[in-house]
Amino acid sequence: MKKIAIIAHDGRKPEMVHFLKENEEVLTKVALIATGTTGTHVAKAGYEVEAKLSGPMGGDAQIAAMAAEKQLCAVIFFRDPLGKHPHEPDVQMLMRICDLYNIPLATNPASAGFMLKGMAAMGEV
Ligand SMILES: O=C(CO)COP(=O)(O)O
Repeated sequence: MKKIAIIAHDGRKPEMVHFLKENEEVLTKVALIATGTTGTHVAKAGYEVEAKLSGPMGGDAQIAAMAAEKQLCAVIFFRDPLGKHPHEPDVQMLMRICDLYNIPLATNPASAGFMLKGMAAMGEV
């Protein structure tokens, strides 16, 4: 089963939960990986999810490691552009790793929606 990572900063978690509901058809066909608190929300929304550490505690770094090892087919990361984050270097590192290995990365619901539709249309998920 293909693996997709999903992460949301606190200010974007409600949008992330809404996104999960809107994209159930595709997202139930993949294995979801999430950072800690995001994972709790994903599970509450009814999905099976492998939760890593919370973002500030190294969860973004764990997901970046999976991306570097080519274990992920996409990363959905709803970042809060208005928030300050103590682990900003980890956030930058995750996005850099996605660029380095050409892993699809969507940082807002609009682009994530297009990304999933594109992947489904191409038979990727
Ligand atoms: O901080 C995050 C991403 O940088 C998200 O972490 P949580 O899912 O643990 O809130």
